[in-house]
Amino acid sequence: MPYTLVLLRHGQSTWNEQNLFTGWVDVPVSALGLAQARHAGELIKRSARLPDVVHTSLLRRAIATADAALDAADRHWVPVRRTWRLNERHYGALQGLDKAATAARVGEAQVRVWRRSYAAVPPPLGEAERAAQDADPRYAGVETPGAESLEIVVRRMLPYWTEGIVPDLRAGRTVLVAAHGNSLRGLIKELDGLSDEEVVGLDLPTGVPILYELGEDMKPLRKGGRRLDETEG
Ligand SMILES: O=C(O)[C@@H](CO)OP(=O)(O)O
Repeated sequence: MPYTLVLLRHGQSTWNEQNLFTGWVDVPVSALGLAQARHAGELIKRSARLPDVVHTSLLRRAIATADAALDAADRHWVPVRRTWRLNERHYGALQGLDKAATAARVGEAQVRVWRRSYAAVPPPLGEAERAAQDADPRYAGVETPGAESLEIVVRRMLPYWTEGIVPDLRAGRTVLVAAHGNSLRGLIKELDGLSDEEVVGLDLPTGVPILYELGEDMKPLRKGGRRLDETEG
């Protein structure tokens, strides 16, 4: 029997809607995002891959998405684990800036590198914002980043994959991971064995569950998994 993993990028957030760099800023889902999350839950229910446990980041757009999706799937009662290690990639000083205005200022190519390359680290957060982030009780005891490349995200996420998520999978649980565009790109890069160049072209839609069946080696039986909205008209 393969192990079952469902990956879910949060539903559209208010800052996705406004086209702002978001990262660790804790913005809510939009009305559309909430509807996407509920629909994701219906797709999960229809697929009969009902989660036994959910893992989320510490950001409300992932938490609200998981809650709404699980509610729609009648799995609102399953155990929950949350970790900063599933947080979105930290966008540093870009957080809060308009993506189109930034591209007009520094060029499309630079923005593309910041957004999608594996190794580029955006300019870091200023000192005041860094201090505010470190004072946030949810990050007590965490050495928080001032900006992250996707490579750094993979490095901080993998220990949680191995020690937090894989044991649930090995115990035979269907696992839902509700997280973010870039943190999930990092996880998919590892699962699918994508090269640093291949991950540049990977973009995840908001609020669409992706089903992965994994073998004993915790590698996908089918590269890329399967989007649960694939069979919809
Ligand atoms: O702003 C962000 O944090 C992310 C996800 O919404 O954006 P991008 O897709 O540009 O990496």
